[in-house]
Amino acid sequence: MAGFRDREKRHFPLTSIQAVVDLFSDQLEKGDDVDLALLSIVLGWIENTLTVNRSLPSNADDSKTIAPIFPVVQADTIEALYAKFTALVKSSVDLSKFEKGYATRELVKKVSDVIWGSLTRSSYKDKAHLQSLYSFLNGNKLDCFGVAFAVVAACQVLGFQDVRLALSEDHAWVVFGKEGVETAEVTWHGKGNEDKRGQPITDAVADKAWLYLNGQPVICTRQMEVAAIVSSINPAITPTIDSVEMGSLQQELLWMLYNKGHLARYPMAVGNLGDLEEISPLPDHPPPIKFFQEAIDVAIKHYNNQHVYPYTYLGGFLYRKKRYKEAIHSWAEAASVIKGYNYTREDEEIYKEFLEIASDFIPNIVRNCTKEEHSADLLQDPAVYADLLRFYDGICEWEEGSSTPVLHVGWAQYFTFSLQRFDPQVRFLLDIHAENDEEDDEEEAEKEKEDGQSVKEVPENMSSRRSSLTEKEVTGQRTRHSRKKSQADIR
Ligand SMILES: FC(F)c1nnc(N2CCN(c3ncnc4sc(CC(F)(F)F)cc34)CC2)s1
Repeated sequence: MAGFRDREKRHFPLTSIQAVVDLFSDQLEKGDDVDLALLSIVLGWIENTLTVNRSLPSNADDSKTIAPIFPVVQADTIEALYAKFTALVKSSVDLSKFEKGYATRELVKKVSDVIWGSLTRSSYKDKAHLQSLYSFLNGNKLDCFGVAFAVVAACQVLGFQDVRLALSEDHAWVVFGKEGVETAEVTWHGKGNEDKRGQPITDAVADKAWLYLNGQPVICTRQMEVAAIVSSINPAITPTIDSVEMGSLQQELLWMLYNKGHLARYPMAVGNLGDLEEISPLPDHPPPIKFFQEAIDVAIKHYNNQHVYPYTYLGGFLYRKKRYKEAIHSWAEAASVIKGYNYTREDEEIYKEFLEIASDFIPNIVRNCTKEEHSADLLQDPAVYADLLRFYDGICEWEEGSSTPVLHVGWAQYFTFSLQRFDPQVRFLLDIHAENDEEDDEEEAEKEKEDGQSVKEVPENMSSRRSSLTEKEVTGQRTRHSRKKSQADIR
């Protein structure tokens, strides 16, 4: 059962990273009864202590690094916050109005309203460290992930074990009901979009929509909900300085969850662990690339290969390691996933991902590859040229059939800049294929004429849209600051 009882209390005071890992490990053994509110409050309190308003100690002698400090977590601090959360939830929802057993849409909406109604009005949405129940209880602030998680934790407090967190690569909602197939929006998404709280995510909404992963979101078990709050840890003290203690806590917790098999259907969490292993490899741990490849395997095996981030995690890693040919191959794979989607205005995050690859990473590669031994012949390699064409073609296909244009003239400049750098010999190989194809086409045209079939029409909307972007829009998109690939993404 839930609650701050002896089983929980005996871990306190928490005086080290290992003590926190032990608390989480013991909680995970409770199965569905793992106490989401308790764990989120503990993580939020530690993160707040280690990253928010952490003025460097006056005695900090910059010739030595500051000795790591782990803040002691006292039982009564956590217990008071926990009691505040359970009291708020239980006093705001009159359970007599709801059937015992499975949650209903009305119940889920009511709980979402209680969380929503407690938030401050001030616009803070894209700040850091607003993902935990500590932030909710101590500052009445939550980001969009935090609201969805708080709804699930509140439903657990009310005894509705069927309400579970559903996660895409840039949004969160809940599933509930006897079969766990009912869905409901419980939070907002992005900027300037009306929230759709209480509404179901229908097939019409989810089909070919990246925001809902085309019906292939991560549906969390209780243990995966713990993995989600661990993934949402943000060790950043400033945009350029991370708390070493917070980063190691996140890495140890993810590693423990990984070893218990709780990341087996959670590609992004596996990718997060890969990132942390790259930053500080732990002894006897596999190399980072293994995690990125595993995330791809999980997405292929369990999510019909509809997730993009596993390929951009791997591409980013290979790029940092100057394994440029393999990086371009991963990005071509990412584009092959996104081409099956229709672009909408709510897909900003993945748009920025592809724009950074096309405008920054690939141009840097074609400029500098000759200086790297792995990639000295990159510009003579037809396989790389083919991957590059596949990358650009995937983005073009992504735009086709979409309500909103993806490409602007800047993209064409990035494409041509990169393609022109390749050796004519490589491009000549394409001519050979083209000639062969041409002969085939001529035969086909002859056949069509006999059959009287019409020739394929170019969709009219393709031409008109391109000119619609003003110079401002083009330069606006081009000056986007590259997003720091921190945990802020999940925030
Ligand atoms: F493109 C790769 F290089 C990436 N590097 N970091 C990436 N992040 C960092 C972590 N991250 C995540 N990691 C675990 N779980 C989740 S659930 C979610 C969507 C939302 F926040 F719930 F709305 C995001 C996310 C978002 C994607 S992708």
